[in-house]
Amino acid sequence: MINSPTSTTASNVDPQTILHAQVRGFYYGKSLALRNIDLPIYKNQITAFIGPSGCGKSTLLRCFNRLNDMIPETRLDGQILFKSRNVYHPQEDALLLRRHIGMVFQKPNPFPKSIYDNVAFAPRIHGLRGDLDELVERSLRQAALWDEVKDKLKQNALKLSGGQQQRLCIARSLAIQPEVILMDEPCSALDPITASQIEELMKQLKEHTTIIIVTHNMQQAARLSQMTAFFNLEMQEGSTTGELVEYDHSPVIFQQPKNHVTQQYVNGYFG
Ligand SMILES: Nc1ncnc2c1ncn2[C@@H]1O[C@H](COP(=O)(O)OP(=O)(O)OP(=O)(O)O)[C@@H](O)[C@H]1O
Repeated sequence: MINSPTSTTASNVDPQTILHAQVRGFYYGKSLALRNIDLPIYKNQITAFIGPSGCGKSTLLRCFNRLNDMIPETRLDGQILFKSRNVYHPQEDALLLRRHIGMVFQKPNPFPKSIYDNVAFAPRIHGLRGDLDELVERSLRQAALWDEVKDKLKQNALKLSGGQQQRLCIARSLAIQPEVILMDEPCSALDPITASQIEELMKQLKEHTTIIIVTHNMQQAARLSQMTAFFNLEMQEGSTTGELVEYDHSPVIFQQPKNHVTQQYVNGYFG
């Protein structure tokens, strides 16, 4: 465990820790984007990451399934444990890891293929056996999209509305039955009605999936999540670095945070 004065690990939880970020530093080139993070993520809960722009929420999110590997000259000093295994160990397979830890982005990014082929894409790549039709239907049902698309599965996914595309992307990530889904502002490009559909969906998914969501919407974080991590920017040798300020049950963070900066942020008095 990293002994960090700025990290506050939640107490009074019956934790089944599925992921654990133990990050001394995360670098883009020479620039230190994150430091001193000690953050366990609990199974079958929704954990929200909140904090001002640039404090490293998305960076940390991308550490969990090593998506930062795609960005040149990035470096993690520390470890990310997934079910007690360090996913950054040189012998760990990042592609296999992403089968267990999926990702949904802010902007829906369906492939320019049919609805069916979007959902079937990852199972085919991973050589999953079984009835593909049944898997596609189940994934689309779980993503609350089946009824709207069941008669046009061969239609190009790019013809769907933004909200439908986002649910398709969720169905696509569900098709390989990930244990964790990372969501980077999944509702911010959607209208309020569609956003609330996605929120409902997340509540259902939590029954069998662990979700981490980055959001700038405090009401959404408070409504949805069981745990919330608040990050902030600290000045460090003339540049800013993201740090974990407070991590606790969401009602504590939103109603009685221990740190006055958290209080200012969640109440909108933050400049
Ligand atoms: N691909 C990249 N290359 C270099 N620096 C990056 C890259 N992505 C992010 N950064 C830097 O890392 C820091 C953290 O960025 P990050 O996007 O993780 O923050 P964030 O809290 O998610 O911000 P936002 O809420 O605006 O999305 C910022 O200083 C940012 O400029």
